[in-house]
Amino acid sequence: MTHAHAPLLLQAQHIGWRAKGVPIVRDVSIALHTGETLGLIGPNGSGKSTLLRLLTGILAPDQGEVLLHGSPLRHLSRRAIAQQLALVSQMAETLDAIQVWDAVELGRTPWLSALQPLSPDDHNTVREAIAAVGLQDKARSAWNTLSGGERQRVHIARALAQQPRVLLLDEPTNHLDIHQQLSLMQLVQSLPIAKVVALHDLNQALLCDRLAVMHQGQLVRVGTPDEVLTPALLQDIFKVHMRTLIDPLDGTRVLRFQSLSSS
Ligand SMILES: Nc1ncnc2c1ncn2[C@@H]1O[C@H](COP(=O)(O)OP(=O)(O)OP(=O)(O)O)[C@@H](O)[C@H]1O
Repeated sequence: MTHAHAPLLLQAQHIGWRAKGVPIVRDVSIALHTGETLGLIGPNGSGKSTLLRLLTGILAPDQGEVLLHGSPLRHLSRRAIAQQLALVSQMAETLDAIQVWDAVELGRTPWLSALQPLSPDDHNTVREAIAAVGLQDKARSAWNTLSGGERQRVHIARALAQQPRVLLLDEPTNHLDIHQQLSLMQLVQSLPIAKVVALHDLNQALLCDRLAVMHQGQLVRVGTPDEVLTPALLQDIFKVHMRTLIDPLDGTRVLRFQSLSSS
C-alpha cells in the first residue's frame, strides 16, 4: 500500500552520529508518512537501533536534523515528544515488582499534569492496550513473575497506551512464540499511525509497506519489499543466497535463504 500522499510525520535529514569518533550512523535521510509500516532491516551492528534512538530524540545527531511535524526534535520538550513518539527498545528496563496494569499506566504519563490522577478515559486506554496484546488475564500479575514474551508484550502495551502518532519498535517479535509474532505484526499493521519496525525475520519484513536497509551505518536502499528484497541485495548485504517459493494454497511468497559459504 502506498502512503506517499499521507501527511509527513517524521523526517530525518542527513543525520549522522559518532561514538568516540567512530561513525555509527552516516548521512541517513528518510521520511515517514501517517499509516505506513516501515521495516528497518540490516545485518547485526548495521546501525538500526542507533537510528531508532536518533529518530526518537534519545540520541541527538552530530549532523543533520530530525523533524517531527516539521519541527526539529531538539526544539521540543521530552513531554511533547513523548505525546507523539513511542519507542519499544530491545533492552527495555526492568520494572521489578510493579504490576502489569501499573507498568502499562506509565504510558499515560506524557498526557498527565503533575499529581493529576488518571481519568476514566485513561483507564480505558490502559485496558484497551493490555487487551490489544492479549494480557487481560495477567493485568494484576507482578512484572517479575512474567515470561520473556509476556514482558515484551507489556512494553508494547505501554507504548500503545501512550497513544503515539509514531511507534518505533526494535525487534518486537523477539521472545514471542509464533502465534504472538503473527498477532503482533497484524496489530502493528492495523494501527492507523506511522510505524518503524526493526526486524531480522525477512519473511516478516515482506509484510511491511516499505523497507529501509541499513548497512555499515548507511541507508543503502528504500522501497517496497519487492523492490528491496532481491537476490542481489541479499547476497551483497546479508551474504546469503535467496530463493522465493510460492505457497500453492494462497500464492503467498516465502523467502528461503542459504549461506554463501555452504553453496
Ligand atoms: N554508545 C556506543 N558506543 C560505541 N559503539 C556503539 C555505541 N552504540 C552503538 N555502537 C556500535 O554501533 C554499531 C551499530 O549498533 P546498533 O545497535 O545500532 O546496530 P543494530 O543494527 O541495531 O544491530 P543488531 O541487529 O545486532 O541489534 C555496533 O557496532 C555497535 O557496537
